[in-house]
Amino acid sequence: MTQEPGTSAAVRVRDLWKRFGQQVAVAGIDLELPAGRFIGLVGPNGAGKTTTLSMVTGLLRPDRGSVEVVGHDVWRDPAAVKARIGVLPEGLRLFERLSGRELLTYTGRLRGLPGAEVDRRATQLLDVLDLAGSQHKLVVDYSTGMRKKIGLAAALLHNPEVLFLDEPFEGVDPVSAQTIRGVLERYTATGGTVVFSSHVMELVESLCDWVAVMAAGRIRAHGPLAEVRGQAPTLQQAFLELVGARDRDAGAGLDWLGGGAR
Ligand SMILES: Nc1ncnc2c1ncn2[C@@H]1O[C@H](COP(=O)(O)OP(=O)(O)OP(=O)(O)O)[C@@H](O)[C@H]1O
Repeated sequence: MTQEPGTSAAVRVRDLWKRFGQQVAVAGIDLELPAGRFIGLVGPNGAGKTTTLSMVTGLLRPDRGSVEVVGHDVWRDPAAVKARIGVLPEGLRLFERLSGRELLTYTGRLRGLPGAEVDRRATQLLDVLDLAGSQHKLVVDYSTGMRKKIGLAAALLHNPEVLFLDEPFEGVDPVSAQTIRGVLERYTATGGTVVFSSHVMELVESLCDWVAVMAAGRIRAHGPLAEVRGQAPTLQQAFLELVGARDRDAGAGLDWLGGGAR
């Protein structure tokens, strides 16, 4: 993990499609995500972010198209890809009856790491993520923020080359968000690539140096943050212009709504 940021692709997606019945969730995506960057995949609810990330990480088979992660085809060589990536999926399912520490031990052994190394890494991750005090608590008793943090620890344990995070800050309080952010910044500073999805533009703008904007199953813009933002004052403004929603009046039609008359 020593290459210069942006010199090679961490992810290459070509002509990716996914349909659920009549609903086209992903409508022909071509995308190259540079290595060593903090990358945000942004878009409104239903844009196709989760479906795209699921296909990129080998969790959902595309109808058409190909995905390469660090040079390996996700669907032809899934084991090579899964060894090199960490994933924090949406609706994270964890082994609820294990403690946080046991979950990391189990994950580390599944990843083929020696026991002593798993212990060493788990202790450090629990400490940095502020989970040391709850490491012997069962995961079922963890809060939303704690679940995200233990999920992140499990995704990082084998030191992946690329980390995929679906809405990692959703439902997380500001203190835990800051902790997660610190760990991710450290990971990218040492050459790791983070790809995370979010519909919170301010968050993406403050964290990412590279963004892909998605709407209605398509990529509307992608590139370095400053390039995608262009002349707009914020990414939010640029995004609204890109998806053509800037002049929509959200209150129109709600003539009965107001705190006064019933
Ligand atoms: N398993 C499924 N079955 C049917 N439709 C689905 C399924 N998964 C996703 N969809 C549909 O595909 C579209 C894209 O959904 P997706 O979850 O990928 O969007 P998203 O950008 O992640 O949205 P959000 O920000 O709300 O999580 C939506 O219209 C959704 O209803």
